[in-house]
This record gives sequence, structure tokens and C-alpha cells, in this order.
Amino acid sequence: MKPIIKLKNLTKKYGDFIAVNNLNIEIKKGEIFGLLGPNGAGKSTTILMLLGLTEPSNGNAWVCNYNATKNPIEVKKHVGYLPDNLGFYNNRTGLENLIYIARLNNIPTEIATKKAKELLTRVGLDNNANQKVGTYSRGMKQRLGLADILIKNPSVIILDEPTLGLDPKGIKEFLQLIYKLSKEEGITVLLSSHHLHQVQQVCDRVGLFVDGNLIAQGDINTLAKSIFNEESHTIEIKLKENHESNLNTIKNLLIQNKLASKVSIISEKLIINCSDDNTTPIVKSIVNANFNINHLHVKSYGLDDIYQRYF
Ligand SMILES: Nc1ncnc2c1ncn2[C@@H]1O[C@H](COP(=O)(O)OP(=O)(O)OP(=O)(O)O)[C@@H](O)[C@H]1O
Repeated sequence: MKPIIKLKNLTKKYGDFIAVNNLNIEIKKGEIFGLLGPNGAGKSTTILMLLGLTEPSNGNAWVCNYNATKNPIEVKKHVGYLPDNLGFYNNRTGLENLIYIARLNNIPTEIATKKAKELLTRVGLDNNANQKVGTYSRGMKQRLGLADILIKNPSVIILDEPTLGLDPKGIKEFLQLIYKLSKEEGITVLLSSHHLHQVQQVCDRVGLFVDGNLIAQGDINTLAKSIFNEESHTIEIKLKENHESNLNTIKNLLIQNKLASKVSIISEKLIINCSDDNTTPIVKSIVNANFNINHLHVKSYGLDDIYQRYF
């Protein structure tokens, strides 16, 4: 299947400064892809090139098979873009704002009203439809922003820092909504963020961006495996019979049986590293050797760990 978004050697220079350097990414239909990186990494510049709002210095971006530079109008027809700062009429209600936007998109008033109501329900704002937007919380405004871009039935939605300024509950609700839209309706989502641990909950794949360079891309498990190699899984075990000789017996057992690549004894605990998740066979072999486990913790690496390992 052809990718719905394709970036090939995409580069943006401002004078001698390279804001985006030779970017290559392919995103499949229905995927949620996170462009992640610190401020100034080049995320917004990439999005602007994808929308045809700024021209690449080199390379190309295609969205829904349209070249973003040559066919920006076609791209805009298929893409809903949620910028980091939203503009609504604060003295109008959520419903009025949506109807107004639908009318701007040439949707007749009756259909616009029906569609606006449906969308407000879809984003969980049905009870706030007649409330003035000026009284909406930031989370509610973000959800209204999502309804706004869904009005033209986009195949792709692009969100620039969508969780900025939201409280933890707002972030959770918003990300759940994005996940639902993608998985239930097949909408492809590209979102940028510098909040790694938040977006890792919903992204199928991520691209890690630093100083205009994409330093890694993939799903979190693959990234963790490629970075932490033999140590991508860490299991911490404490025994009831916590003598050093017992810990050493288990250490040797696990290494001999090739269940671990490394076992350390730290603060009377076994710290076991392995490239695959061997938790079950490790626990079985400890129990079979007649030892009792009274603490077990499996550490899974997240984007924060991956990111920190890179720097
Ligand atoms: N019009 C411009 N002229 C010159 N430099 C620019 C211009 N736009 C962006 N830059 C620079 O390009 C780099 C990438 O900026 P960009 O806004 O894409 O980063 P970002 O990852 O989106 O960061 P943020 O989250 O802070 O928006 C930054 O160093 C920025 O200063």
C-alpha cells in the first residue's frame, strides 16, 4: 500500500541555517505518527512544508499523493490542520462557530447545522454546544478545534503541539479522542510534541527530531531494542532468602540457561538484563530451583529513556 504521507529528502534552509535536514519519512493510512523533539527541532517547519505553506529548499513532500508544493490546494482539501494557537469567535457559541466554519466551506446551512451538532457530540461537547467559546477551557477549545477540522471529512489530520497548555485530564481526553478517530475511522494522524511520555501512549510510530535531523524512527519497542540492545528488558527481583550465595546461584543459573545477558547484584537485589522479555521463564527457573520471590519489577523503556540515551 502506498504511504499517505511521504517525505523524501525534505530540507529547509533559512540562509545558511538548516532548519530541516534531508528528512525521509513514510506514514501509512490510519497510522498515528508522532514528530517528537525539543523546541526549535524543526517540527513546525516540517508541518508547514507538508501543508504547502512554506517551500522546501530541497526534496519533496506528498500528502494523499499530491505534491504539497505543487498542489497545496488539493492537499488542504484532504488535510485538517490544528495549529498550536486556535482562533475562534469567543462571543459566539461552539455550535455557532462550527456552523460558521461549515458555511465558509460552502456547506448549506441546514446540513452545516446537522453536521456541527454531530461533530460536537463526537468530540464530547454536546452539553456545551450553546455555551460561548470565551467560557470554554483550553481542553474544550482543543476539542472544538478538532470538530472544526473534521467538518470537511479529512483523510489526514495534522496537529502541532496539541497537548500544550492542557491539564492532565484534558491531555488524556484529547489523546483518547485522537486515538479513537484514527482507529475507528481510519484517519491518519501526524502530531508534533515535545511531551514524549504523553504521546507515546497513542503513537504507533514516532520520529525523534533534533536540530533539524531525524535521529531515529520506529515504534517504541523497536527503538528501545536498537538503543538498549542486549539490555532492552530489565527485570528486578528480590528473594525471600536474600543471602549473597543464593543470589549468586541464581545469577549463574540464568546466565548458563541463556535467559539473561547480564545479571548484577545491587542492594541485595538481582538486576537482570535481557534482549527479549524473559520474565516468565526467569521466574519459573527461580521457583523450580526452590527459591521464593518476594519482589518483582519489570522495567519497560519509554521514549524518555530512549531520548536520554541519545543525548
Ligand atoms: N522564518 C524563519 N526564518 C529563520 N529561521 C527560522 C524561521 N522559522 C523557523 N526558523 C528556525 O528554524 C528552527 C526550527 O524551527 P521550528 O519552529 O520548525 O521548530 P519546532 O521544532 O517546531 O520548535 P517549537 O516547538 O519551538 O515550535 C528554529 O531554530 C527556528 O528558529
